[in-house]
Amino acid sequence: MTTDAVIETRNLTKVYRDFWGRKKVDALKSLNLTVQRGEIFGLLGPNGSGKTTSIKLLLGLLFPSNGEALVLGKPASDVAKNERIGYLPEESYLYRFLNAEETLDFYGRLFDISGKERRKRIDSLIQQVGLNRARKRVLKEYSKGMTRRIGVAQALINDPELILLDEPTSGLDPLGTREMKDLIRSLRDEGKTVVLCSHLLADVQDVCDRIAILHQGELKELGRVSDLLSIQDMTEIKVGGLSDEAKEEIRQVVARHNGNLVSMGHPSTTLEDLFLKIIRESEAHPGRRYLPEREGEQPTEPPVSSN
Ligand SMILES: Nc1ncnc2c1ncn2[C@@H]1O[C@H](COP(=O)(O)OP(=O)(O)OP(=O)(O)O)[C@@H](O)[C@H]1O
Repeated sequence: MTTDAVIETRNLTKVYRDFWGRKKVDALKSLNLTVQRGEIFGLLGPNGSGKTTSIKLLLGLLFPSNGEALVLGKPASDVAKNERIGYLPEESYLYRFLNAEETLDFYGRLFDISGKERRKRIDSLIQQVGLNRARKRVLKEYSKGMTRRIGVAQALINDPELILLDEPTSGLDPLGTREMKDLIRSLRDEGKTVVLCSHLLADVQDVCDRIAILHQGELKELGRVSDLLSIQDMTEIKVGGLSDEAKEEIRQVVARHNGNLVSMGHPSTTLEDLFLKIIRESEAHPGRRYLPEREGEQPTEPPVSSN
């Protein structure tokens, strides 16, 4: 295992077989990849491409048909290493009649964390995942997004070095998604390693340092997000305050150098940023509203009542 590798797989392969030992599915074919300490690594791929199978192999919940995986310097089959790992499964199976505090206390006890330390961690995790107002409510009353949050808190109760998150943002609204992404980044800033699977590509793009793309059990792409997304033969220039004459001059310069002016206009923000801005403004100025006939203009303040 290389010095700072937290996960290293060599020809990791999984074939699911039926009761008679006949091959049913080649779920993972000779996967070779390394995840370094302190990075956020995204495992992407369409449904059935082998993401969950990979995670279960890393946790030692499945045995490989071939190849091997080292996790935190130990063979994946050594389940004792799982004490240093946090895992958020695609669907959390939590006790519906416990509240948030009781749930985290239950899992804290499983890890033999002392009472004092448990209380400290529970308090800080509940704050971190934004469940403070719902800490005494039983989980059966939780929305999908709230259930996801308590699932993440549960995955972090043992203060893990490596965190495996299967669809961490599914079911979260844009505010919750932003908070979850901030939380994932803060885990990396604390030196932890995060591996996440997600279908929500915008979230992955935002938060991951490197990604692997699987398809039908095969690794199809691997690299830094910034490298994979950069378009090498395009040049982007963003300039503020240009006059129409200056823009025209730029067009002429591009033409003189046989360049192909693909677009020149106003860059756009992301839908996520726009959405968050509107919600924050609405919280700051309750009552302001958008009038459809004034499309493109600023929202108006409500009329001031005279009585
Ligand atoms: N217990 C099992 N028995 C037989 N086949 C299985 C089993 N679990 C998964 N598979 C098959 O293995 C392949 C990979 O499944 P896996 O759950 O790893 O995919 P995934 O990428 O996580 O998909 P999704 O995005 O839908 O969660 C699929 O064809 C799936 O049907």
